[in-house]
Amino acid sequence: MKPTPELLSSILEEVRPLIGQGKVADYIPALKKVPASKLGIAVCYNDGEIIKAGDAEEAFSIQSISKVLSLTLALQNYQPEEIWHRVGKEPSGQAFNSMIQLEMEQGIPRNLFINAGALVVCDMLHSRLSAPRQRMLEFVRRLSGNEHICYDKVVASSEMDHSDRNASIAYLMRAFGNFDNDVMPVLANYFHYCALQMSCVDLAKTFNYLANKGLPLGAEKTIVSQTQSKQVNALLATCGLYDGAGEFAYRVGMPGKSGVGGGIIAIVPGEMSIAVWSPELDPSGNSLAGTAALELLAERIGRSIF
Ligand SMILES: NC(=O)CC[C@H](N)C(=O)O
Repeated sequence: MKPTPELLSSILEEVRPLIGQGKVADYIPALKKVPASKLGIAVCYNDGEIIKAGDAEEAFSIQSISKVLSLTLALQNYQPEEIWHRVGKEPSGQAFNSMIQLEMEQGIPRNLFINAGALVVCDMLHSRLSAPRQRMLEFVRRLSGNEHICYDKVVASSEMDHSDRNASIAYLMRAFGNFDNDVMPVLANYFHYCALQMSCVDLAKTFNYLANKGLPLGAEKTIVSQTQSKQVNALLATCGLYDGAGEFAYRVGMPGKSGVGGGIIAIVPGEMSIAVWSPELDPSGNSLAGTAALELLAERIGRSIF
């Protein structure tokens, strides 16, 4: 069954009472100012049809959802083996900003979607792209069809001011020989990527290539191969929700990626990309009401990759 705007609205109303049970991220001071009452959802079909409800057009900080975009840029600029000898493909079972495994596993992050893994990817982009920030901006503007997407400079500099943990992760990897560039400029790029301001509609459109074998909305050429698109979805399904990946697979049953801004993207391969937003997070750092909305949607439209 195809979701209607009425179905999406009724799902949002069903999950709205959950607001109050989670916690808006406050370790990035600029994020804690976002009203917890925001709630939005957008679905983008592979033919470009958009169905949306709630605050679906309001831009928010995409945070770790950007890790999928930086991976996609890396796949375009590196051979797969160059990436996979620096970062793993296994779920971490640890918090997204944990350092414990990194020390035990000689500076090789478990996967690309925890902070350590994304920092390695940003290090690689820094080595090979002349203007990594500008390239990312052009890339998301093209994928979303929205020329107005920008970095939120306040969020980026707020994170830079509170970057001790991410800087420590990067320096630890550098000590193990798994970080080539100076830490600070790479961190600054990473924080800018996290500070991209996008709406649910922008996100659903942007990530439609993962539902359509690597082909972005309205494009004639793929940006990753069909095989790579399948591989990214596999990594999202196993690692995209940090130590909540198993719970998300169980409840929602779709490849997904969350960010501490409260956004989650989810993919139904061959059919549609979905984005939800609700700023309060569960203890794993995933949107609490957003996950519940995706769970209800998956159930109502009868979709799951399992
Ligand atoms: N899970 C997230 O969204 C974390 C991203 C955040 N910018 C950080 O590095 O801590």
